[in-house]
Amino acid sequence: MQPPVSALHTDKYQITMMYAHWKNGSHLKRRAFDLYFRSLPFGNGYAVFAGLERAIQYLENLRFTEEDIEYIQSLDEGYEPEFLDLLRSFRFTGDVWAMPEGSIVFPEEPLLHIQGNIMELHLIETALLNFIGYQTLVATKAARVRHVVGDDLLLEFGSRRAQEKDAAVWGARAAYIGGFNATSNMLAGKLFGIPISGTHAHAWVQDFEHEVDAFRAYASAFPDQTVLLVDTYDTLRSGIPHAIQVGLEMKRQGKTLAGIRLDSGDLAYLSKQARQMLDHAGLTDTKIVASSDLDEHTILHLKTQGAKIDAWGVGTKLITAYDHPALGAVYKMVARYEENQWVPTLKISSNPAKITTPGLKAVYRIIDKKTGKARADLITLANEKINPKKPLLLFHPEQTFKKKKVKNFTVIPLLQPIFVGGQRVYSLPTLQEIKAYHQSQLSLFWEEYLRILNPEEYPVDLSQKLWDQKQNLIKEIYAKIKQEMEE
Ligand SMILES: Nc1ncnc2c1ncn2[C@@H]1O[C@H](COP(=O)(O)OP(=O)(O)OP(=O)(O)O)[C@@H](O)[C@H]1O
Ligand SMILES: O=P(O)(O)OC[C@H]1O[C@H](OP(=O)(O)OP(=O)(O)O)[C@H](O)[C@@H]1O
Ligand SMILES: O=C(O)c1cccnc1
Repeated sequence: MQPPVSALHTDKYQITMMYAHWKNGSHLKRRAFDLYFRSLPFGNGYAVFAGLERAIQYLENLRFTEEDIEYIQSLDEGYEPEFLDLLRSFRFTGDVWAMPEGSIVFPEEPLLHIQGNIMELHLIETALLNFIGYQTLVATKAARVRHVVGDDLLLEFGSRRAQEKDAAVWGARAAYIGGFNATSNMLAGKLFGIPISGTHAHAWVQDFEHEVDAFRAYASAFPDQTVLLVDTYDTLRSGIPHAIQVGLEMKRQGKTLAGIRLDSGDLAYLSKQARQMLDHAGLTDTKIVASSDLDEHTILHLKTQGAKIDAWGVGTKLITAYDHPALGAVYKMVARYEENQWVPTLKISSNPAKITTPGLKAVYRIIDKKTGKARADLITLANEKINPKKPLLLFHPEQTFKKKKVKNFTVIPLLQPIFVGGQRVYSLPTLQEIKAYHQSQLSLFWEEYLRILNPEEYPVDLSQKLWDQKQNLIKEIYAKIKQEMEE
């Protein structure tokens, strides 16, 4: 368990809106929000949802401390004492539905749906987007790396380059969900039970007069898990020969040199040479680890060049989501509770892709019974039933002439209840279960959606009823604007 996240981990405007609602007497009005993203990162065909556990911990422990209240008071913005008292007793009281962590998810579908009073719904926006946006990015990047390495060992080495501590620790967890085998971050190991792994640094070698003495000393400290970094001086002429010398000494003592690590130069050429030299010396069980600014693209190239690399250490480009540093997730109001019923609300934008989909919704994955593969995701009204015995007509929500009829299918509801009335009703899966769930979900998708370059676009469609509701609301809003202009 991490220390609780401060209630002040939010944007100022959330607090000012809370206050303004309170002043207006509207702070307890019930509203509903969806959290989703609009486009996929890294040109990938899907994203891996992560960050839910962090979000749950945050919501469960959300409190304003006395120091938080003093700080708000010190701003001298005229917050009345009764409002500060309200903050003193603040607890999250809402209802939350979410996709399970490790889910394969797509743009426009609600990852979280939250109902509660407007005051609490404003407060939590910033933190939820912060946690889920980042962790989903890293889990997705990790899944891309996993996709290109097959069954090779993947080690997360990013802590030193992460955007501060939380990113290192939660990024290590997200990478593990997305397919990494281990992390070098001790704290992530302790907090989440992720296997930890590591070699040694150049400084270890530099600290000795002779490279071979450094290797020997390290091997004697860790005879069962020695991985020697061979590029401090000259990989082929010094590092590998010295590692072999120590590996053979270990062999005579009944031990095995576990591996060598290459951290610079032409990793394809050097790994092929290293493999030959190790094999020639009889060290066939010694593995080759590579690191050095790796990502899915470099790794794929190294593989096509026939690199003899068994394990990959990936740091900077994974933990910083280097080529797509923000998911751009959004949190939008979709309904207001008025006179005992939910009224769908909409945000219009000049960019049609940014018009929100109004109302309370459910998300289903449509699985073809014959192939066992996913055909599409379908967003429906919350209370709409899909009859799997009847053919289902799916259509593209913008290019509506693109249609297909699906028969012989099953539907999987994707959103699970997490909180009811502020109480958690969801038991947190273990990290191993989340990782295994992610793996199992991949097998529901055709390879065309999973490849890392120019994947096919997976259909996320709206049901006819939801589509109609959205169009009608757009028309209504424009009619109202026109009428108001004319008045
Ligand atoms: N055979 C290869 N094909 C494609 N890319 C490679 C190959 N070998 C290494 N790379 C990548 O090329 C880049 C090499 O970077 P660069 O030349 O800056 O550093 P380096 O060789 O690691 O040396 P140093 O770390 O000492 O600067 C790294 O991103 C590495 O992953
Ligand atoms: O390259 P990354 O994917 O970020 O992986 C982590 C890097 O961190 C370490 O290097 P170090 O901090 O010693 O610096 P370096 O980059 O100069 O090797 C390690 O030797 C890797 O090169
Ligand atoms: O254990 C390693 O080899 C390691 C750990 C962090 C960063 N670079 C390398």
